Amino acid sequence: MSNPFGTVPTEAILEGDATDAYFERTRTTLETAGKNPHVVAEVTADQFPTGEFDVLTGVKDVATLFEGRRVDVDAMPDGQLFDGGPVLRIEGPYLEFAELETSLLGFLSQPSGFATAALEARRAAPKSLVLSFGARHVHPSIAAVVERAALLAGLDGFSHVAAGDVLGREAGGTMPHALLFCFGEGNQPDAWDAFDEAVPEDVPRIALADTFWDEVSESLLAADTLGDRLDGVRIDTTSSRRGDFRHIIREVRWELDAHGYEDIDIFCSGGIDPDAIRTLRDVADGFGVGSHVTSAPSVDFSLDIVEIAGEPISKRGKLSGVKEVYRTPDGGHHVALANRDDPEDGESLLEPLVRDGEVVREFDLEAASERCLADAESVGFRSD
Ligand SMILES: O=P(O)(O)OC[C@H]1C[C@H](OP(=O)(O)OP(=O)(O)O)[C@H](O)[C@@H]1O
Repeated sequence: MSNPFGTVPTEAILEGDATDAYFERTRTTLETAGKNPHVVAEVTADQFPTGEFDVLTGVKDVATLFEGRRVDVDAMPDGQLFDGGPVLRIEGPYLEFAELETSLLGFLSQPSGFATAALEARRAAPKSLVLSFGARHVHPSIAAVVERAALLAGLDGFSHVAAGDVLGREAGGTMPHALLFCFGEGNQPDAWDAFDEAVPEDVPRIALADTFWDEVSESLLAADTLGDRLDGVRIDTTSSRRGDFRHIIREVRWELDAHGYEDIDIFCSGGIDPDAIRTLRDVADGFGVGSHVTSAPSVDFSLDIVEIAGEPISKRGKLSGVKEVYRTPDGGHHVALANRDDPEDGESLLEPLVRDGEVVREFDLEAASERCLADAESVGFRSD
């Protein structure tokens, strides 16, 4: 079978078949009526700046989607924080891109939600190790989308191997409870020893220390077992036993130190969200974040025609006319009609992405991540 998991193939996305049926009917109708007006359409989440910022990502996929279409596209850079006004603008004959609307919005909405949630985790503990562990919560075909969004938002790494192949980055992690089960209760030291024997030297030795017994008992046993070969312990206490998780982690830290294991780090996972990170960041050294990122709401983007044949147009509730989003000298954002040449307007955030079907932008994930983190700082993104 060419498509055993029944996912929408790449060809369908590129050819415009990954679309809502009514766009095909719109094409049929407009072609029959001999209409194909020159339009400007804008992708927007909020019409006016809200002061609540999200992270834009997915721009590279949109560029790929529009390559070869006789339109011009401008967009904010990948990793840009935004809180209102258009993040992307398309100009050209409407039927050049009508069916692409569905995929265009999908490429931006869900990944931008992932990246925004990952940035919340990043900003909760800027100095801690924070890894993306949520691939198990999404359809495997989009695991690389999750992990890329996590890296864009400044997370330090991720767990999904195939995503790493796509992104050109090594996946990482610790060890699953399944490994401890396979050695059995009472044989945790054998499991940790076997792991240390078997895996490559460059893999951190982080022993999962919460499977059968108390977190303190297993952490000390792991330290006694591996000694200076142990880099850290992972505490993933199941919710039914979690109680005062901060106290548990402080106790583990206390007892490791009391027994001479000051250099052994403590890594927390399991339902970890930004609030948990803020609560634990002074007693734990690193975090694995999963469902906080993968269950993030998609950013509710819509595509609206705002000009037809040079005349402003909009539906009720939306703003007509071609707009720009400017970063004002105070770091805020300002939405205004484009081409006003008002010196008050500041720096325009939408830049050329596609010109007459040719992609005119390079994409660099590191640079996008630096932009994202710098923007987060300048707008005070959800800092505690
Ligand atoms: O989605 P989150 O709740 O933030 O957590 C994702 C973490 C927690 C989970 O632990 P388990 O479910 O115990 O799985 P395992 O036994 O494989 O560690 C697994 O280790 C993932 O990496």
